[in-house]
Amino acid sequence: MRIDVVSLFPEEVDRCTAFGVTGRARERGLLQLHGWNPREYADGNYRKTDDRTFGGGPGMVMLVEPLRRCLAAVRQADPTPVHVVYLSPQGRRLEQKRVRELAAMPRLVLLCGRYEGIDERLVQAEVDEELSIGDYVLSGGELAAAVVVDAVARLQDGALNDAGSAAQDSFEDGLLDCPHYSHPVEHAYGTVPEVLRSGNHAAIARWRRQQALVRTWLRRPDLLQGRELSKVDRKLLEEGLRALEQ
Ligand SMILES: NC(=O)c1ccc(NCc2ccccc2N2CCOCC2)nc1
Repeated sequence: MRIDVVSLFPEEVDRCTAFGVTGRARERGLLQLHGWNPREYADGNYRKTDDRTFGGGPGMVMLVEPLRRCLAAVRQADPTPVHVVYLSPQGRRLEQKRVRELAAMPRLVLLCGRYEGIDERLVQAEVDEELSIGDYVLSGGELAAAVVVDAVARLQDGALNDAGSAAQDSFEDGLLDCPHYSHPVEHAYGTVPEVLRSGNHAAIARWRRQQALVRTWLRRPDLLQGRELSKVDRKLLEEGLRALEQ
């Protein structure tokens, strides 16, 4: 998968994805990341990329023309058709389902706004999809772009080792993940639950599913809205909630 990032600070996204799973995906050629700076396509010796907003009011707006030229160069760099995503607080909320769809695309262009954002004419003419990573405001779209790069990189075939992909699946079915434990068994902070050391894989799977259901019910009931739980899951959840009351 190829991702082109258009940003006044392209190195910010590069640095956020240089380590761990994303770094390994890049080393393995599962993901190619290219940074582009619209300032290189701006006019004049100040290479202006922004200007005052029409209608008055505070803040500056990123100009159409440097971005148009930059995006033309991005398209020209590779024959693969692009899907242009603009990261902004006005975008549709990014969820794992959309991450999976983006991860399946051959090529993405991530457009990062700074100042008060980008001239709407560029957005209307060039952007395929406006996405928000959450209802909060960042000083620029770069960190949002890095989130998208991370989320799609780990879904590339070969990016995760087996355990990782297993963990991935458990979250995938729309529930929160269960708690995890490692050594030592006994610690001042508590003891590892007996069932996880029993070697009884059916009981372990049951316990993990029950924990995931109870956690989702208590922390993110919205994830269970409009979802028919199977009889087994309903029983597990009820039993798990009762156990909490004791
Ligand atoms: N939730 C998100 O995905 C998200 C994404 C970007 C972002 N900021 C860059 C930005 C991009 C587009 C428009 C405005 C802005 N902003 C620039 C700074 O001022 C506020 C508005 N913030 C949050």
